[in-house]
Amino acid sequence: MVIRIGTRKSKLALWQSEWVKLQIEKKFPDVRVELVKITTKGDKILDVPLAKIGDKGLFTKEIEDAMLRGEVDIAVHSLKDVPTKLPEGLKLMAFSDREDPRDALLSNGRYTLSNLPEGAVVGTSSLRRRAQLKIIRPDLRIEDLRGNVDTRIRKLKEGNYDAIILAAAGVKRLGWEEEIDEILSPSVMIPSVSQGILGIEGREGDKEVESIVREAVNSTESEVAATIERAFLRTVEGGCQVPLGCYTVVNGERVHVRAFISDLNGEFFHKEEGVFEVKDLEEADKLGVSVAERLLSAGGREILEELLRCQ
Ligand SMILES: NCc1[nH]cc(CCC(=O)O)c1CC(=O)O
Repeated sequence: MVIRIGTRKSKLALWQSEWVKLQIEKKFPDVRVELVKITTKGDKILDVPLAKIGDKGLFTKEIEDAMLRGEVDIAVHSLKDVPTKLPEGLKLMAFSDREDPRDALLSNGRYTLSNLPEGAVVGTSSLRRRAQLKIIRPDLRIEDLRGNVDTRIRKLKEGNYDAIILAAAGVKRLGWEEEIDEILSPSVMIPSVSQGILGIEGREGDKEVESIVREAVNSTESEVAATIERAFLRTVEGGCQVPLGCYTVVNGERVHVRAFISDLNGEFFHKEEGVFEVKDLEEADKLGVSVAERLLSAGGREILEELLRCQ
């Protein structure tokens, strides 16, 4: 049997797909796994800030089309880039162990968040990172930073920024861990929905592939966390345009959830945090919805309306 993985050509995407290939081949020596490289729209538009594009599925659509046409069987995504609504006929089949879910500060060995000089320039295009940085350090100048992980680190080294913020997961996977100057605690910087988790997408009804993929890579803890966090995102449905984060630590049936919604400068910042019990995925989904609803009634709804007006 052959399983074909449709993958973007970026170093991170290839690393992630190779990793899944390895896990499958370790568990199922009779299965051959092939990588098929596909270019997505997100790989072509490199000069526009992501928050301005606002196109969900920017990095996934071409691969999903290939899956639906039967040219590839599965896709390995950074789950945080995967929209909450998948195309008809496709589903998430498995969720990998979570790599470090936190954000990291890189500054060429010079700074941490608290000792960056007054008015320092910090690179990030993420509204979530920007809003949370503004709360701790309102003086910082936040500037756009796009490109894949290697490009962003190169731009830091070229001296364009005093520091940049990246997901620790991508930095570690690509071997840049020594460049990290500070790992930001989730109590200071709530991570993105599903940050650090790989999601394996495939065709609905493709039962044999699904059972192989689940057996090879699925983590129950990641599945619970992703279900809560993605239910939160689906309920808020702010896309890339709204600063929000949701992060869950799973400990058996006890889950610790942190979530926020804010305006662009972090002036109106609404946060929820609590420990809950969830027994199954259905309860996990309900919890994500209820955390989102509480934030929306606590002021999140006004923020959404305000932000959507400015489009
Ligand atoms: N937004 C792009 C993106 N998508 C996935 C990762 C790597 C981390 C992960 O797997 O969650 C990154 C880089 C980053 O945000 O720094």
